[in-house]
Amino acid sequence: MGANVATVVCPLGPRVRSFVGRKDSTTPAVDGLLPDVHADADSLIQLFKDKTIHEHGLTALIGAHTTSQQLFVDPSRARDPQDSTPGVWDVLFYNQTVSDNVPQRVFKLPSDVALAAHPNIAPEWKKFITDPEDWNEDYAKEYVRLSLLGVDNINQLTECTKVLPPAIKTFNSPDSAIIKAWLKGRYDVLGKYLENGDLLTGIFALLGLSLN
Ligand code: HEM
Ligand SMILES: [Ca+2]
Repeated sequence: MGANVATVVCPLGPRVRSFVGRKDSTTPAVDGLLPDVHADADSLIQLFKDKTIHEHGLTALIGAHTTSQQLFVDPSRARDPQDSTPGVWDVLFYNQTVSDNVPQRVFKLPSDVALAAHPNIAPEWKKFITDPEDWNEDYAKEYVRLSLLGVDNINQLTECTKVLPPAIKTFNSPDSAIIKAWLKGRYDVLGKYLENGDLLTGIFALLGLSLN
């Protein structure tokens, strides 16, 4: 539910059908189960297929990296984003992952690059670049599947989609000039504020910085 609220309050993010009542475990998951960022596309595809998520669904889900800012793949570039707009749920991630011309700070995950080039993924990937509505719809459908994997008490869940906040369907960033400068590699300190969703124009002034 928390993830679905976060998705819909992200500008341009979809409303995802949300079910509550899953029995959570008090035992933490064992380490090492997350997909490997250096794995080849075939093994990543198989990993998701084994969990009923096929190429089309994986292509849609991986678009969540439109909002991510890596920390651990290259710690020397902590908080570098996977597209130029980590605060916005747009299709720029699909475009920039396959583009040779991206701002310095955009950090392409090797797994995303590998998946985008896979013959069973590439056509879908290209379609999402030009069709944000199609992507949002496919993402929302596939996320329901992802979110219910391994849930034993599936028939005891309650649908709570209607309590989600409304979707934000248009967005103009008041911070775009500052973000543009940050993407060129300047103002390292701003990465963490961007990650927090802070208004950078205000932070910028508070830190005594100026655009020049
Ligand atoms: C092939 C499968 C995937 C791989 C290899 C992968 C890899 C990664 C990596 C390496 C990071 C950055 C971690 C760090 O250094 O901080 C990341 C972040 C993230 N990924 Fe994925 N990912 C995959 C699939 C997904 C899927 C299916 C979703 C959601 C539907 C997703 C959502 C996210 C989000 C939201 C973040 C940001 C997390 C944060 O900032 O705390 N990823 N992913
Ligand atoms: Ca984005």
